[in-house]
Amino acid sequence: MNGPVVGVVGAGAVGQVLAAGLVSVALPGRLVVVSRRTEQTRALVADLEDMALSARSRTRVEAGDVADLRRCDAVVVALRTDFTNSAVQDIRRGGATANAPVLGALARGLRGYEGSVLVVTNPVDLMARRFAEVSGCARVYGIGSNLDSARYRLLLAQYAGVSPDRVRGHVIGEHGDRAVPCLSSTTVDGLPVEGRTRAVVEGLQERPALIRAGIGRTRCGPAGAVVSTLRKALGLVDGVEELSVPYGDVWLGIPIAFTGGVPAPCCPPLTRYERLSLDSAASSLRDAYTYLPALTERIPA
Ligand SMILES: NC(=O)c1ccc[n+]([C@@H]2O[C@H](COP(=O)([O-])OP(=O)(O)OC[C@H]3O[C@@H](n4cnc5c(N)ncnc54)[C@H](O)[C@@H]3O)[C@@H](O)[C@H]2O)c1
Repeated sequence: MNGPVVGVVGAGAVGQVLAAGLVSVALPGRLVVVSRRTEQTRALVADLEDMALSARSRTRVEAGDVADLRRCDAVVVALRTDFTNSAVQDIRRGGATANAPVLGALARGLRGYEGSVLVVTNPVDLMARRFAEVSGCARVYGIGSNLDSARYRLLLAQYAGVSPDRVRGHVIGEHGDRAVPCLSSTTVDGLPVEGRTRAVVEGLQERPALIRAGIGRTRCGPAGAVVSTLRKALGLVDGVEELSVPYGDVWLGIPIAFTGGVPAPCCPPLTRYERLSLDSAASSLRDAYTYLPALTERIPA
């Protein structure tokens, strides 16, 4: 079977839309679905097989386990343990305590894995770092700032009444309350947009809540951000994605330029205010990481 082998861990809202997206664009030759509940995994595989046939996708879909992930070129981690998120601020950090032990166990199971790992599980800047530290994998990327950046460019384009292709700009920092829009380097048709962006930044902050209020969970946007990153991490296309990677002693989102699958950071010049905002995000994430449960903590059944 031609094409890369991609594993998706987690068959919930994000995992389902992502898997359907991958089959529909036939990105992987083989798609391995791994989740906690066997009946959910089997059901999703059957549904995707139906889709693959109808859509004439060449992607072969199968259920697997953690051992099967080792044969994948890339693995996407979109698991979420059962917990009630009662956070009203820093909502994405609400799952840190619940998700860290399960993510840590998966990382232990994938120690020494040489493919790319795309972590979607929130809080993504903490979970990507935890996954990388436990697994020792060299190619771990947290998804989130690229979704923020896509939303930012889309809202700016709508505001300016132009196609999103004509907007350049990044959102970096935390995928969460301490996201940093790089206003000073943002352009529409090559011209700066400073001073016209307040409504856009507010719209960016409100967008996840708007989606959750209508359909419960965000799912399509993150799935798109994963597909776009997979193409680059697998070396199928070159380009830039804002991803959570090491930044000093923490992990947070910065632009990464992929050339032939090889990543290189490419942060734009920052104003003093943007630099301070990024440092403040780093400081908050550094603190939050110290509160993650220890690796020895028991995994909830
Ligand atoms: N980074 C982003 O941009 C972004 C965007 C949206 C959602 N998310 C995050 O992605 C994660 C998944 O979200 P969702 O809405 O799909 O959740 P969900 O609850 O709908 O699905 C989670 C899935 O994970 C599975 N799971 C739980 N424990 C597992 C384990 N040990 N091994 C394998 N599978 C396991 C569950 O059975 C379920 O299928 C959440 O942490 C969410 O906050 C991140």
